[in-house]
Amino acid sequence: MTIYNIALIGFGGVNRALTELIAAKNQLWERDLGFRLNIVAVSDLYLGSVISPNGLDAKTLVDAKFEKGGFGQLSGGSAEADNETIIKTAPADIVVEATYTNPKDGEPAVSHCRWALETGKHVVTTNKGPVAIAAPALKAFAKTNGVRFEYEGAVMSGTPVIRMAERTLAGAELKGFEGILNGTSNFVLGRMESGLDFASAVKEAQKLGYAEADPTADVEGFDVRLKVVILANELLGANLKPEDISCKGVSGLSLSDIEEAAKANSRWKLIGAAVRNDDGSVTGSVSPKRLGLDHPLAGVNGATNAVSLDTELLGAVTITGPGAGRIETAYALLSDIVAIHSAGASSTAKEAA
Ligand SMILES: NC(=O)C1=CN([C@@H]2O[C@H](COP(=O)(O)OP(=O)(O)OC[C@H]3O[C@@H](n4cnc5c(N)ncnc54)[C@H](O)[C@@H]3O)[C@@H](O)[C@H]2O)C=CC1
Ligand SMILES: N[C@@H](CC=O)C(=O)O
Repeated sequence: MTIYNIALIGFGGVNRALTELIAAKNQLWERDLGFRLNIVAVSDLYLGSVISPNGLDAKTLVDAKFEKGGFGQLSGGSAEADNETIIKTAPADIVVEATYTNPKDGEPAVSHCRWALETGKHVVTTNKGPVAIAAPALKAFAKTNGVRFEYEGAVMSGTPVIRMAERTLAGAELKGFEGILNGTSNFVLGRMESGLDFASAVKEAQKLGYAEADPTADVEGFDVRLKVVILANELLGANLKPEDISCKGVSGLSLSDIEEAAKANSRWKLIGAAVRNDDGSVTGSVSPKRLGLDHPLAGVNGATNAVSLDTELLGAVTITGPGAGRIETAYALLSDIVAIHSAGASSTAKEAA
């Protein structure tokens, strides 16, 4: 049985949910997946940081109601979030990056990932910034250092779109994709269809853990733009940057726009898409579209996402599932660790008797 020591960077909704899963399911994972997870460090801008080489008890971490700087009360803790020291010196096999997504330059998460990879630690992340903005450089660091950079949760939360398209659809010849790639805006549009105003619907999405720290990213389309870049670069071999993608969000849609669409048997959806052009270049876009009720994406509701992959050999293949949510996204991190484990990375982890 393998034990992976992990360091959590960011202790908000997603990494807390992973900690809850560790507390509840480590034994099950040991039996079914062949490994268990041991949290040896945590660093969070608000709570501070802590290193515990023998491991922190996951249930205690979840149950404790830490205040600002609260990790300072723990043995090996500090009220400051010293991410660089934690990432470089904690005895971790895997760094779990779940700080906020910075849609402009991906920092400080890009540096968090780089420090981890440079010091020989695998990285699993749900943070879209480093993946959309610095994936080629981070993959190169990973390769040089013999570790892995995994990010399934960066698009569609725990729903396995990246690995599924890359591995299971290899050879199907992807020509493009279109999808609903933001849980918050889809949830907000649905709540507006029930008559709720825009601001109250956004507040609900925040409470449910779907929204970004700054929900502007969700409703103005910036979050979907990062996801389109990630899918286009990863699956269509493009080399797009966020600024290459035209981007309009849902904040301009009023309750009367929504009602008018309903009267015409249609619904507004925020659609992220990319297509390979005849000259081989790839064009991406993000914008609200009014879809007839018979459109396959029109029935995708709430924080559920869906992406329709247009392939040469199979035609359209649509993947649907949760696009946001704390536990759902923590599952993506687990799936990344399973991928690392399956790739035989257990040589870097402690083998327990
Ligand atoms: N919540 C969701 O449904 C999904 C979230 N994601 C991404 O996962 C990441 C985490 O999401 P949540 O946990 O929901 O966000 P959150 O806002 O609940 O938590 C982020 C945590 O990171 C901490 N933080 C911010 N800057 C930091 C820094 N420089 N150093 C250390 N800690 C820092 C904050 O104090 C906060 O506790 C984000 O990048 C988000 O875009 C991806 C897919 C779905
Ligand atoms: N805020 C995002 C979270 C997942 O990426 C969303 O609502 O989809």
